[in-house]
Amino acid sequence: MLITLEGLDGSGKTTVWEALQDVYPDATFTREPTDSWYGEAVGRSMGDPDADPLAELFLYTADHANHLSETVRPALADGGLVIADRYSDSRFAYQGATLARSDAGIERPLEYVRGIHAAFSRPPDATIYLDLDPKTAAERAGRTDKFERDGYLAAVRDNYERLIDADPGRFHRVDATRAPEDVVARVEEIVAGLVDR
Ligand SMILES: Nc1ncnc2c1ncn2[C@@H]1O[C@H](COP(=O)(O)OP(=O)(O)O)[C@@H](O)[C@H]1O
Ligand SMILES: Cc1cn([C@H]2C[C@H](O)[C@@H](COP(=O)(O)OP(=O)(O)O)O2)c(=O)[nH]c1=O
Repeated sequence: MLITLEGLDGSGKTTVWEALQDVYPDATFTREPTDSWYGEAVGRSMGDPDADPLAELFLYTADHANHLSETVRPALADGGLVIADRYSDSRFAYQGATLARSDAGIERPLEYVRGIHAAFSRPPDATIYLDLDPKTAAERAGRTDKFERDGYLAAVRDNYERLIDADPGRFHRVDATRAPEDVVARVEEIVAGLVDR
């Protein structure tokens, strides 16, 4: 079973992902961007303010393809539980928002990015969405370029909402404004329910 954690920067995904490792020591814990050289290429692009948005999408997508073949598919083939801190929905939400603001000329960016994945990706069985307002998210993530960042994260959040509307059965929304121990407890409850199913 493939369970993914999604949400804005600073929504608490890594906190939850680390807590789950104590509960499911035999599961495969993984994340995107990965620590492969593809992930490093993504990191270089993220650090470049002039990075081409379409090129960046394909770097993230290359990292995803390698993540699938190297980590996710083998673990699933062994019947394992895979828990990923970010996965394809991050691309749909973030690059959907980035492309919408760019002059790449792509009319329906979110749908475009989904379409690229449809041919080869492996959709999650369930996705836990840590729901947080953009302002708190930016503060928690320690973003200094707050005004600009807030606007961007608001667009990303809108995209997550569209993804949830399109596939409500897959998403489990968790209120990420609550205290960390409450968020972790709620996520553990959801994962236990999914694994027992
Ligand atoms: N529920 C929470 N309430 C308040 N602060 C939190 C909560 N969850 C995480 N944090 C803090 O917010 C920051 C970002 O958390 P992190 O788990 O790294 O989020 P993400 O992986 O989604 O970016 C960290 O400093 C973390 O300690
Ligand atoms: C996986 C992925 C991440 N991102 C972005 C989200 C984050 O701003 C950044 C790094 O992700 P991450 O290291 O998970 O950051 P955080 O823990 O703060 O959420 O990369 C994309 O834009 N597209 C993607 O496909």
